[in-house]
Amino acid sequence: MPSLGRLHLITDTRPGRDPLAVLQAVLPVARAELVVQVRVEDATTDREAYDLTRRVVALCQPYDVTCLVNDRLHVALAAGAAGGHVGADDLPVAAARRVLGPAAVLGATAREPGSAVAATTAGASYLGVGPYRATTTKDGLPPAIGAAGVQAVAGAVGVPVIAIGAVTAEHVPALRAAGAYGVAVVGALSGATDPARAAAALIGALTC
Ligand SMILES: Cc1ncc(COP(=O)(O)OP(=O)(O)O)c(N)n1
Ligand SMILES: Cc1nc(C(=O)O)sc1CCOP(=O)(O)O
Ligand SMILES: [Mg+2]
Repeated sequence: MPSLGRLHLITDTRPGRDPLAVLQAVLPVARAELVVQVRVEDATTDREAYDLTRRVVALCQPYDVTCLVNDRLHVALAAGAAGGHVGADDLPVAAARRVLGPAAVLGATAREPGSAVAATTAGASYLGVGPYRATTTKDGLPPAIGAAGVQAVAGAVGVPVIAIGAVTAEHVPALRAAGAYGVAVVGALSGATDPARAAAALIGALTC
């Protein structure tokens, strides 16, 4: 299994966004510390998700950057991604592991220690833990868990914890102190005036 990068860029495929342009700006800055998670809107077809993932895999390959696919594990396998990420509405972690195989990277969402331990026992290689703060990027999330919530999960498991939810570089020191290995972001990169600069700030905070 490849070592896991600390900065997870989740693609922003909302109307008006350009996830490939953001990725092309971030790749030379973040390099092997980057993980890209292809996440598409529910209405996106599998064909569109596959085409996007193929393009992301091709962009990541020269930088040795890991590409994962959110939810759609068949797209991950078909497009040659390194693995996937599942949450409560997706395949169970053990089933996802069976689909992807033992060598794949498999992320699972966990919001508290009990489900976190269960996910790692079932085969998760890392956990996405949040929402750290309230975010406008995704609807229907439970209340923010803050640094204390991240710390509770990180203290209960032995796999890397990736904090998510309105995270920017300024939050990274507190998250690392809480035991987070890395962070996953949409808006901090997709919404940045200068995504390369924002990535540099995140990488600097994650690796100092
Ligand atoms: C790193 C990371 N953490 C959490 C999530 C959320 O996954 P999920 O709960 O399945 O929600 P959707 O992203 O599918 O809407 C994630 N994608 N990545
Ligand atoms: C996709 C997603 N999942 C979350 C969770 O807590 O499960 S928060 C989130 C959105 C993250 O985007 P931003 O960095 O712009 O807040
Ligand atoms: Mg999901």
